[in-house]
Amino acid sequence: MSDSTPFLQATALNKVYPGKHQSGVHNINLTIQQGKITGIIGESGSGKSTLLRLLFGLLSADSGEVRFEGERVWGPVEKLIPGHDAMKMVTQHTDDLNLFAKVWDNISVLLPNTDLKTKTERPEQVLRQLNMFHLADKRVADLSGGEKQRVAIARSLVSHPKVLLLDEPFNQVDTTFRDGLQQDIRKIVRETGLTVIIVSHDPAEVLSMADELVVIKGGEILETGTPKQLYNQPQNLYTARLLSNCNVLMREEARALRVKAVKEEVVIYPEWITPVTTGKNLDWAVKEILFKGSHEDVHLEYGPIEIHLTNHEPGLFDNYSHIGIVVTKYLEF
Ligand SMILES: Nc1ncnc2c1ncn2[C@@H]1O[C@H](COP(=O)(O)OP(=O)(O)OP(=O)(O)O)[C@@H](O)[C@H]1O
Repeated sequence: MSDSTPFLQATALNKVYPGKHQSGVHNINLTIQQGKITGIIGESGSGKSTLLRLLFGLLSADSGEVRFEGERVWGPVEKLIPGHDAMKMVTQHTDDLNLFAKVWDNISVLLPNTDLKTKTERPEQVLRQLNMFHLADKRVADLSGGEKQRVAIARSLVSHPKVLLLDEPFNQVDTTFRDGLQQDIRKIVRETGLTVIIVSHDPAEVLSMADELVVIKGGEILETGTPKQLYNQPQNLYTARLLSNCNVLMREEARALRVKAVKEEVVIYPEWITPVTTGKNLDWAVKEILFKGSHEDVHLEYGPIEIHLTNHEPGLFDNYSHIGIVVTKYLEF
């Protein structure tokens, strides 16, 4: 592979499932950067898993191609055993774990008996990387869902893959556990140069984890960028909606918030609206306050217009009171 060869690249990739017109993916052109975490996001049915499976060689494309380090990745139509040797995939299902064996054995079983040094050292290394060496002697059946998911990831990493593909891997895992696992994966990426591709429809997951995001809609790539770029300056309403539980108003409605937009639709993230409790123009009725610990999600009403904002000073005002608002930023589409 020369220096200019793309690491993992999809070119003009098409896949339509038999009998389904709009399904699958269409004309995907994508380059995955080595040593980075790429997040693929999109609404349900947008083609995220299909793309991941095509990149891995679990599916054969109708046309177009995937190349890994310059070599063609073949799908099941061309290759007897689907999947690529240098890649590993983890999904939310941890079915291939042996529940009645110890964590250690679930991992070491994947290493050849011909190299006993590696067989004894590598499982420990991987378990330590994932902060679970203390669980080595436990039976998998006795672990929590999140811990089982860690074992699945440890198994996928034991053979030093170059690419780790994660398909909604944290769905079954609670938030605290998820944050820890995300941090550990980021650390492994930094330390080992592993390339990770993660599919998700959870914005919190991809925004904090990915270096690069790919937004998919209806089987096509809509836009790409860093999480910060796509969050702050999305080129499409679809992207804004995916990444934020945002307020979407028509231009005329936005005037009630003193926003003078030119384009038809206006997007205002809840944190771009500041509540005001003194002065004139306390026009907005507080309909509901949802306490979120560090902040409140406040639902407001002004005539037929409903919005919600993030209040970082819980207790500043009560339900059914009237407040004013200041919009600090908005997007137009
Ligand atoms: N094996 C299959 N046979 C027929 N149609 C399929 C198959 N797998 C996926 N599809 C269809 O292809 C489209 C894309 O599906 P895909 O699973 O890739 O989307 P996704 O974005 O991963 O969705 P989700 O977030 O719900 O998992 C959908 O319309 C889906 O119904």
